[in-house]
Amino acid sequence: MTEILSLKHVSKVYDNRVQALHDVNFDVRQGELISIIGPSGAGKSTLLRCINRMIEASEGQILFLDQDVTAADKKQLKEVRKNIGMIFQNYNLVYRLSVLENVMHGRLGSYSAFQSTLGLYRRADVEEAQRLLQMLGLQDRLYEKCSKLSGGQKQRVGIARALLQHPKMILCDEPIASLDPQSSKVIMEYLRDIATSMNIACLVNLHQVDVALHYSDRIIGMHQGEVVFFGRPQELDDAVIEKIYGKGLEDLLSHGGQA
Ligand SMILES: Nc1ncnc2c1ncn2[C@@H]1O[C@H](COP(=O)(O)OP(=O)(O)OP(=O)(O)O)[C@@H](O)[C@H]1O
Repeated sequence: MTEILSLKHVSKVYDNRVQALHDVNFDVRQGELISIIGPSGAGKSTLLRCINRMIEASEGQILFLDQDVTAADKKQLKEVRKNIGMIFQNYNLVYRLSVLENVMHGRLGSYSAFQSTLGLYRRADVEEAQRLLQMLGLQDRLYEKCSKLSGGQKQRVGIARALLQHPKMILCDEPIASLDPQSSKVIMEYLRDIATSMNIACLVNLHQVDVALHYSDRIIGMHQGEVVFFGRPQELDDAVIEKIYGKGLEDLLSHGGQA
C-alpha cells in the first residue's frame, strides 16, 4: 500500500503556551482506517486540524501525496484541501437547506459564487450526489430540510458531502460522539467500507476504545500531545492502554468504552 500522508516531527504550541502536540510522527497508507484515541486534551483534534492547516503546526513537516502541506502557498493549499474531506461531530450542515443542497456543497470549489448562489450545478454532479445519498440510504430524503433529520442521518449527509469532493483522505473529528450506539455502528461501518472499497484513507478521532479496536487497521494512541502508541489493534494490550489513559481497559469498558 502506498503512503499518502506522512507527519514528521510535528509540534504545536498554542499562543497561551500550551504544548498540544510534541514531536508527532506517523504515516497513513491509501485505504487505511486509522483511529486516534486518547483522553480529553491529549491533542487529537489539534492533530487532525493541523493536517489540512485549519490549525498551523508550530514545527515539523506534513507531507500529503508527497507535497509539503506546511510549505504550501494559498493555491497549493486549496488543492490539498480538495483532496482531503472532513466530517465533524456537529455535522456542520446548513439546516435550512435540503439534504441534496448540503451534499452539493462538497463541490463548491468547482463553481463560481454566482453559479453556487443560484444552484446552477452540473447535472453530472447532481446525479453523483444522488448516487452517494442512495449508497448511504438517504435516497428518500433528498429534498428534506436537514433540520428534520436524526443525528445519524445528518452524519451520513456529512459523509456524502465529503465524498462528492472525491477526496483521497477523510479527516473525521469525533464523528460518532453525538450519536447513539446503533447510529454510531452504522456510521463506523460506512467509514470502514469507504476506506476498503473506495480506497479512501480515513483518519478518525474517537473516544471509544472498543470502537477503535473493532474498526481500525491501525490505532494512534495519544497522551499529553505525544504519540505513545502506533500499531495494529491486536497490539493494544493493557499496558499500552495504561500508557494512553492512565487506567486499564477493564475500567474504560466499564464506562461503555468511553475515555
Ligand atoms: N485554541 C486553543 N488555544 C489554546 N489552547 C488550546 C486550543 N485548542 C486546544 N487547546 C489545548 O490544547 C490541548 C489539546 O487539545 P485538543 O482539543 O487537541 O485535545 P483533544 O484530545 O482533541 O481533546 P477532546 O477529546 O476533549 O476533544 C489541550 O490542553 C487544550 O486545552
